[in-house]
Amino acid sequence: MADLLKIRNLALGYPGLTLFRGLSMDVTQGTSLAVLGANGSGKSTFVKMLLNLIDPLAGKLSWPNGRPSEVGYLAQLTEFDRRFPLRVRDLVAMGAWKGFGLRGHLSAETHDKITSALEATGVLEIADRSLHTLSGGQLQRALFARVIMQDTPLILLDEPFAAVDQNTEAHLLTLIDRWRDEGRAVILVVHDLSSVLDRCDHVLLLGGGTASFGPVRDILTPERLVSQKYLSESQAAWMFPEASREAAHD
Ligand SMILES: Nc1ncnc2c1ncn2[C@@H]1O[C@H](COP(=O)(O)OP(=O)(O)OP(=O)(O)O)[C@@H](O)[C@H]1O
Repeated sequence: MADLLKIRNLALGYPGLTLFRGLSMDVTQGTSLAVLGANGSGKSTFVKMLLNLIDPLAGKLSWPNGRPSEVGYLAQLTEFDRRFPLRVRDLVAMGAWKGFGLRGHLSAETHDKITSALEATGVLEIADRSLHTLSGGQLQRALFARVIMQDTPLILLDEPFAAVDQNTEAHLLTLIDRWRDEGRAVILVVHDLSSVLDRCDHVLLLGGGTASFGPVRDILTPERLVSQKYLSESQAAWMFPEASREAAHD
């Protein structure tokens, strides 16, 4: 699979605040990347850069196939105002603005795609409900359906499982697998050391003034999680008891 995005020698931050420097990594089609870090480590800043909302302090981003005209983006659920007077079906249709005709009409093909997206995310039966009547999990499913309609090569999900139950998480993870199989690149911001990380190909760990990128098992070592201020020494000893026993033997 080809590289969608190449990042070289990146420094990210704000005037007077460098979050990290020296990050080089590739985002490849058909892979998933988790972005993990403690509060304030720069996860949202990294997302904003990918959305072209802020510039890097230094370094270069290059898009070998051209910058996608649109990025499939799912903001944190808490940022979504569900009082907006919309039905589930309308929210999902908003992802298909490219399929709107000159007079704002949807083609029959786009209608079919909306139905498939509602079905794939498990919200077809509640397609005519207003957003304000939905649970957090139902709303997140509808927002995933909107991302399906956006049909983009790069998908950015900001803490997609923060407010959903285990069943919904398991269902939505199968959609992420599907996007990966379709050759899209999926980037997920995650807050916890959860099993979601096992489903990702790579992780970008931010914190302690550093950014580490690589395969999940290589990066998420107790030593690195401590040095990058994600865990304290005692949290790491509790979460990785075997590693701390081995260290005591050495
Ligand atoms: N516009 C801004 N100007 C200056 N500093 C900022 C700005 N936005 C964020 N910051 C600072 O940059 C740092 C990283 O913020 P960011 O929101 O990217 O972290 P995060 O990892 O997403 O945190 P959280 O997990 O709490 O959402 C923080 O110290 C924050 O205060």
